[in-house]
Amino acid sequence: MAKRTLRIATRNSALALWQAEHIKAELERLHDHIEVELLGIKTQGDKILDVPLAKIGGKALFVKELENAMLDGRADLAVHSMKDVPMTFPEGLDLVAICERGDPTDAFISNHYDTVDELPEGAVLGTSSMRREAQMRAYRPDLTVRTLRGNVNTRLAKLDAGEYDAIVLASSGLRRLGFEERIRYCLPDTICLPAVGQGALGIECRTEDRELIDLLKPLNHADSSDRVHAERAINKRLDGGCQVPIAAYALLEDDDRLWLRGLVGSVDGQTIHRVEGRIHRDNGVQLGTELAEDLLSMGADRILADIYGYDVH
Ligand SMILES: NCc1[nH]cc(CCC(=O)O)c1CC(=O)O
Repeated sequence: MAKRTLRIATRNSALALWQAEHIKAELERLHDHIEVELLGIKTQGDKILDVPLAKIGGKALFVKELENAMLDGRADLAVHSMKDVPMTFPEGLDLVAICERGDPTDAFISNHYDTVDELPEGAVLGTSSMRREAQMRAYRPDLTVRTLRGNVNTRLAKLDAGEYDAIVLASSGLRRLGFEERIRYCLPDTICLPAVGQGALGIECRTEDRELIDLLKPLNHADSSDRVHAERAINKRLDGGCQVPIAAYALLEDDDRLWLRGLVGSVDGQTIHRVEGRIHRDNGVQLGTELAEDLLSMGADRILADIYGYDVH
């Protein structure tokens, strides 16, 4: 086969670069005839660091400029943290592989306390995620939650500067960047159910690029893909496009059964609507959609309408 150079569009954050380098190495290991280059792109989301994400248009801000680079041919593919991938794709682009999932949990990080339970009354917890805030406040209503933005390094530096007693970050991001030793413990999913797709990488490319789609096929991990697609069905039905207090987590069990749990919480932690169900792994998307309907009829519709400023039908 003719030698082909592939370009990965990537943000310039340490985590995005690690992820792009990881997929570059995988692709070059799998295919002798290809060479992979990275194209660094500064997105709107990287430029505006002082405002909570939800206020400036959510995670789509990080993805749009990468998508434009693929659409106009400057790049061939983009590597995403699945939890940042919007539910819909522009005409001409699609998600073509979900790679083997890493640690899906949220990590508790603190310089003084080993667990959430050890935090003193009224302790200050840093997170800008509505999903983490809702669940942590439901578990510990006395905590004070303060905004925490920036990339992983910045967030750890803010903890070290004494602005917070503890912070919560994705375990996988910390592991990828070599900060594993900062993790005091991984929060159990009974306290903090992960975000849709957390810990998994996904690859997006042009739908017309059949040759590339074939090259990417071996990177798709069937178990991870079935789990993440079921989780995404919940988010999709709930219109969870940008930052939302929605969690969904799927596990595979014996006999190809998929166990899916989901929740929607009010950011103050006063209300958490929880659902779960089991189905054959081939039908995870159907289950996700049904569980999302259940959430809406339990009252999640009101919580989401308050956040979105419109009703989910
Ligand atoms: N929200 C940003 C983001 N997007 C993906 C990860 C970590 C990697 C992953 O979840 O796959 C993080 C950092 C975090 O939430 O702490």
